[in-house]
Amino acid sequence: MSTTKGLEGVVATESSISSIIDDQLTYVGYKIDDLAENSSFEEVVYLLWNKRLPKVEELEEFTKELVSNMEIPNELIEHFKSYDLKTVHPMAALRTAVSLLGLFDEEADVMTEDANYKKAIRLQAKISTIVTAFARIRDGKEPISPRSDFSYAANFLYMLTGKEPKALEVEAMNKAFILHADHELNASTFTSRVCVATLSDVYSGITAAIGALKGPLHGGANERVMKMLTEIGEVENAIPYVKDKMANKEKIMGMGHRVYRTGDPRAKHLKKMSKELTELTGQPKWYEMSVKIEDYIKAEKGLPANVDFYSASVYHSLGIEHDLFTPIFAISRFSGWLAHMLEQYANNRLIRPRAEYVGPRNQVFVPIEER
Ligand SMILES: CC(=O)SCCNC(=O)CCNC(=O)[C@H](O)C(C)(C)COP(=O)(O)OP(=O)(O)OC[C@H]1O[C@@H](n2cnc3c(N)ncnc32)[C@H](O)[C@@H]1OP(=O)(O)O
Ligand SMILES: O=C([O-])CC(=O)C(=O)O
Repeated sequence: MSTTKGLEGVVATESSISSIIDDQLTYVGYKIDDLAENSSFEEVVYLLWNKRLPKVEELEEFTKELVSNMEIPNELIEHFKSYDLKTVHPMAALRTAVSLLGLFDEEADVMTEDANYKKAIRLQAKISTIVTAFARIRDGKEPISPRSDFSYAANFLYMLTGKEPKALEVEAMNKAFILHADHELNASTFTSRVCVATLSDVYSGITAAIGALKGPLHGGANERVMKMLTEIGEVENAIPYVKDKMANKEKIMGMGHRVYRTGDPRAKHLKKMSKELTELTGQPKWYEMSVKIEDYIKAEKGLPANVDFYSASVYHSLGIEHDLFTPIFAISRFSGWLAHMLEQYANNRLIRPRAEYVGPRNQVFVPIEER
């Protein structure tokens, strides 16, 4: 048997949801650039789950379905109010809340294609409400109900802040959601597929995936990018800071990628938004120091900025608390996880690889009192 550390380069499944070929990302064959510039998050979710773009009436119907399923059970709100939210990381709270949500879904274990699709709608609808309810309750405020006349992105910002969001803010959020929606067989998506390949339910798959996304080598990097920028403080400190980290063999968050070599095609969109939003908010330094770091790491290590790098200064400019950055990633990636779980159910086989045993052999058991 031969092993590949971290399964690098191993092709573990077939999929027709998203592809990364020659550093280009597509969703169901549509270029990410076209979708980011011209589409809505709702349309992209439809695309990922149905593997085709919707017609006008289909998108209207789908959008209505999403909004009408956004309310969350009161028990979940009471659950958030029952402990000190300031002492927990939002991703941990989210992991538990989504698992709890499954207990209120009578169809959680109904495995028909139709039931799973309906659960996907319910989960995608409610995740944005869960994250915003958590954030508001943590700040001592009451959760806000979604508005049926708002898009998914607008509702997220509205439920978070209680204010009607500006067009530019909605555009940025919509684009960020589209860009994070799916990414082939990344660690959290693989986790979700492994989970439901045992024919477990989608709530289990999503809960497992949230756990995988939380880590700093994956979705957890975006929050840490902002921590790094905050520590750097001013543009002139950026290079000395990064040099120091590199000298200590520490990784620079938001840089590098397992698959991309020349660059992450999502990063340029977030970079553009970061420039616009940081200028608009009178804080161009976050963008400027990010560019310095990106250029330095590219020149020194040949590593590209990934999707987490510029999303940090985008979300910061939208006034979002830093520890909500990864939950925002999760809101978007729910759509990809759900698409992959639906695909897995449709053509399932248990995922069970092998491990090469490298431990001791032929040991003689010694009773405990003689050791
Ligand atoms: C949405 C996402 O999940 S995108 C990824 C988000 N994660 C991050 O931004 C965390 C920072 N980046 C990383 O840790 C890595 O680049 C990963 C985990 C994303 C992918 O890396 P892998 O393919 O596993 O590469 P690995 O970690 O083995 O690194 C290979 C080499 O590049 C270096 N390297 C990789 N990323 C970085 C980085 N961000 N900063 C500095 N050096 C890095 C490693 O130190 C290693 O160098 P060496 O060969 O001299 O020892
Ligand atoms: O694909 C990966 O390994 C990580 C990533 O960029 C993502 O999940 O968006």
